[in-house]
Amino acid sequence: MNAVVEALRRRPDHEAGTSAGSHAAARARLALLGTGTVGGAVLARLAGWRHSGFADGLSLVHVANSRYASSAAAGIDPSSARDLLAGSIQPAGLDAVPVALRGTGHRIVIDATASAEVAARHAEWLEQGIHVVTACKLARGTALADWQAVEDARTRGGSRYGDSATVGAGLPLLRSIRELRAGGDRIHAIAGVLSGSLAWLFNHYDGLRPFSGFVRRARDAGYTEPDPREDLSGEDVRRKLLILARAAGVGLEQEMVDVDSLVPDALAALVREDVDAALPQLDAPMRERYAQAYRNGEKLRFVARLERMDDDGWSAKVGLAELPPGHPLAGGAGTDNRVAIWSDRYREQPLLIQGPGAGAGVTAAGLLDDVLRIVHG
Ligand SMILES: NC(=O)C1=CN([C@@H]2O[C@H](COP(=O)(O)OP(=O)(O)OC[C@H]3O[C@@H](n4cnc5c(N)ncnc54)[C@H](O)[C@@H]3O)[C@@H](O)[C@H]2O)C=CC1
Ligand SMILES: N[C@@H](CC=O)C(=O)O
Repeated sequence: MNAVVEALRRRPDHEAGTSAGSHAAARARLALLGTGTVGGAVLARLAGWRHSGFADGLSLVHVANSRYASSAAAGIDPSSARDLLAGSIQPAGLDAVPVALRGTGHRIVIDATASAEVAARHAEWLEQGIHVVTACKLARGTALADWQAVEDARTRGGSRYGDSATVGAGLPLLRSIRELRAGGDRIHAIAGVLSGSLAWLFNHYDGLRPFSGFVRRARDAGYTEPDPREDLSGEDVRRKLLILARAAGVGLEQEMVDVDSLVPDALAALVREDVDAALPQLDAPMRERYAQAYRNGEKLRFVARLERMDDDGWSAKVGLAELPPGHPLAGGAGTDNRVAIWSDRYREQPLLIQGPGAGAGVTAAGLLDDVLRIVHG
């Protein structure tokens, strides 16, 4: 643990975007894992780049969903990749990924899944010199030992880890924290709305119509996690806060974040197939929370806070807050994330970053920005 904290203190991250690639001229081979909401938008963006020059030097050689895969050394047309998968009989084994990427030049895995099994392979691929670009938070936003394994593997493999899409769906949050640290600042606190789906929910919920209906709309719009309880329980926000904290040099364990879940125990206990029908369990408690805030003239916002304490320890909390309408975190619209960062240079007035924090398009753009940073240095 001490070695981990020491490593966090010692070096501002040098992730995708801050070191030049040595194979910039060679063809970069991409493997895309996940073709759902985010992965589908990655394919659409790649397809849209065909005549723009952005895709020059990139070749999609492997694509997979949870069931099937398709590999082609000569390249896969992104616009027909989903059809190709629909007709594929190649099972989606992860051992096939490095094989499909074999050759000289950059090898890049894009993880657009929510799969723990895929996240558990990140370190192994990085160690082999394969770059990983991910929207999935499970490798860096869970146990500190897993975060450390990714750090060690990319150091040993000389590879890079693109994680812009894991917090703020590509907003320049992690990048700003790393640049502040690289410029000699210490981070003192971070507070913000880190969930796009919960932002959308509390920007739309009116206390009159059932909260469960809004949850279904957020899910259908592609803002929630595949299982919306991940968002409503605060788990997804906990992961984002851990990723931000670790980028800020603070080696928090999961248990050190105090999380106030919105999910009643009975809903939490259900198997995933039964969740949709049980969502109305949220309605009465949320109506009550809303009515109380309304009576006080306040707004409900799901807020994450990380603060350095007087004894140099850290306090980390995630949960629903009642905020006055003029509060800096009460603003924004749609899926906006709104994050304040206090550092040595931003001691009195924090740096504020705001923008859409969920959705297929912005997330896919964040992933492909990281790919281009790796390829072009
Ligand atoms: N939806 C959003 O706005 C954002 C999502 N993310 C993250 O993006 C990831 C994907 O989210 P969605 O696209 O919404 O989920 P989704 O459920 O729509 O898609 C997940 C995809 O992963 C595939 N998959 C699952 N296990 C796999 C395996 N072992 N190998 C290959 N493919 C596998 C599934 O078949 C599916 O195609 C999640 O980790 C989420 O946290 C991050 C930022 C924003
Ligand atoms: N479910 C997440 C999507 C992005 O990570 C959210 O609501 O923010």
